[in-house]
Amino acid sequence: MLVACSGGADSMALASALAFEAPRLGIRAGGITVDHGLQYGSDDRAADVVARLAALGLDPVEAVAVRVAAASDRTAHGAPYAGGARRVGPEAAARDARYAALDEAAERLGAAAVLLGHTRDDQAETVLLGLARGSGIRSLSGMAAVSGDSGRYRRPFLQLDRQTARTACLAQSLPVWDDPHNTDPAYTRSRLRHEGLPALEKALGKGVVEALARTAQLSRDDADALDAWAAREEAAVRDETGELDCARLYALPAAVRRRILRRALVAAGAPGGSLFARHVEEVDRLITGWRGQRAINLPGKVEARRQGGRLVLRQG
Ligand SMILES: Nc1ncnc2c1ncn2[C@@H]1O[C@H](COP(=O)(O)OP(=O)(O)OP(=O)(O)O)[C@@H](O)[C@H]1O
Repeated sequence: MLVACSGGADSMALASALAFEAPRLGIRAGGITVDHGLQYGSDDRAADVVARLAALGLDPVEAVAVRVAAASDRTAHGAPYAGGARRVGPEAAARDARYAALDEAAERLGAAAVLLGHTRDDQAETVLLGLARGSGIRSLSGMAAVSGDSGRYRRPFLQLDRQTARTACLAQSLPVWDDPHNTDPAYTRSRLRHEGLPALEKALGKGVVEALARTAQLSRDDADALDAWAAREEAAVRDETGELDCARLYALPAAVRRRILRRALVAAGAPGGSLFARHVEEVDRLITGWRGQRAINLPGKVEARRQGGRLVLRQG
């Protein structure tokens, strides 16, 4: 088992918990820190984190250097920018590079799981970011406790508050490194952490972080149920030629219908990361508000049009 450690309080507390538990559970435990190379001296800091992880008794311990794609060649899918696709910000580019490096390390070292130090506070922030996107309950469901290929990524601190992780480090005299990005108001998440959530707590009371984290779990359960419903209906709304039948789609609840439409658009070639709720809603109006609209152009050069009671999706 590997712990992914930035050197921050959350993942240092996690590293120390793993180092404590692993020998008792009879599992081999190591640590990885990723050097994004975005700040001067980041290599020295990574070496420092490696030394701290080794001092906890973790083995193997590695620093992995990555190259974060420049703004001009980033897209939402990590593919070279070729026009049309959504460009991503620096936070997302660093995250993509980090997960690629963690995947590679897990494969190379034969790790069964990679532990991440996300806390309940991170979860609350993720829910608020999803809420502000306005794209439905899937984006309110935050981070899963288990995710990635074959459940590789685990977040054992998802129910724990950030302050407890910090207190654990203090109690064990573990030195921690505070990422300056976490307090840089240029970053959306940082503004949310330092301005948005404190303002919400002031207005709504202290329990708001816990309530947002609970919202994540409830939304995840609801979203999973609706996804399963949509998957079951998928075959039934297609005619004998495999095209989507508008009357059958119309009869379904909107939440189920929009899920089917989204999946069909992605299957037709629209990149998931560029397909927003408003795109799906526009296609949905071909079903629910039909008044002879023209074909709709969508990301990935996908075209949706209604023809003879069928919804025809084609990539041009
Ligand atoms: N540079 C890194 N190298 C290895 N793992 C990382 C790195 N950055 C983040 N992680 C992993 O991803 C988790 C979430 O990181 P994020 O930066 O979102 O949160 P954070 O609040 O800064 O966490 P931390 O206090 O542990 O740095 C971390 O707890 C850690 O497990």
